[in-house]
Amino acid sequence: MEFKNNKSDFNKCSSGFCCTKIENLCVTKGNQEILKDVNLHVHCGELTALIGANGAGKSTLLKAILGENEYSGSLTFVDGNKKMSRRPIIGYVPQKLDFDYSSPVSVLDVFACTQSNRPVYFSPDKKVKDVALRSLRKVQGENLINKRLGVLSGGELQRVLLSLALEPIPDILLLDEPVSGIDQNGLKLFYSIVSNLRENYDLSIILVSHDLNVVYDYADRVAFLNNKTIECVGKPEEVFSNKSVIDTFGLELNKKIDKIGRGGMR
Ligand SMILES: Nc1ncnc2c1ncn2[C@@H]1O[C@H](COP(=O)(O)OP(=O)(O)OP(=O)(O)O)[C@@H](O)[C@H]1O
Repeated sequence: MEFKNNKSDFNKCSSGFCCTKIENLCVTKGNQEILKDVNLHVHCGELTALIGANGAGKSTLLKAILGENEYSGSLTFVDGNKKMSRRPIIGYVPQKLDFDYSSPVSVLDVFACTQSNRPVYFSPDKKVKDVALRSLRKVQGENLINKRLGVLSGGELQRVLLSLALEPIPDILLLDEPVSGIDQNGLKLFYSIVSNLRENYDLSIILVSHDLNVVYDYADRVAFLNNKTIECVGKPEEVFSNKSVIDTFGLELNKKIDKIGRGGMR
């Protein structure tokens, strides 16, 4: 397990290929310091779950990565193969989308808006439709292309948002509580798709979730945000055994540890 500000791992990317490096990231709002010296490497082909108490700063960190929050420090995508660094291409799936459920806008219309400057009231050209179908196929959602957004189930809508986040394939995919309030089948389908995408496209993924079962089942690594910074990073079973993590999540985590067996599992 890596501990706070441990930089021993900093020049080492997964398999030597690529990763997104967050280094000494700080966010201040007004005169309130919200994040301080956040250091985290998100490796390609890995899902890193970001956990922390309410108000710990998880959304603030995602918004900083998205460029919506001003920050100091650096955010770099390092391609070990090409021996180059640049700003990462970011895909983002929010917790929910606020829109008018009676709107006539279809899934294809949303793709048309994001893929072309042509007004949506003209039929989208074939190229846009091909991109939409290709992207929806990745989330088992080809059948949704002509549906109105307002008639989609919660799980279908989140898969559509995931497909939009995959066009183009990002260097880093941010998932902010992407399936909260969605039934177990929808949740399992969503995360099995995410797991496959991670492998097939060698994606770096950051998942914010309060659901420790999801974190345990799907995360390769867990980063615990506490006291404005990343306090520890490691495999789920390592982080779940950390005293500070147990103090934060208490009973919920103890139940989880009892279920999976104390002292190392998987
Ligand atoms: N615009 C803002 N101005 C001042 N303080 C803010 C602002 N936005 C967020 N904060 C504060 O920053 C802290 C972190 O908030 P944030 O929403 O990032 O936490 P979180 O870990 O995502 O919480 P939750 O799990 O409840 O969603 C909170 O104390 C919040 O009140």
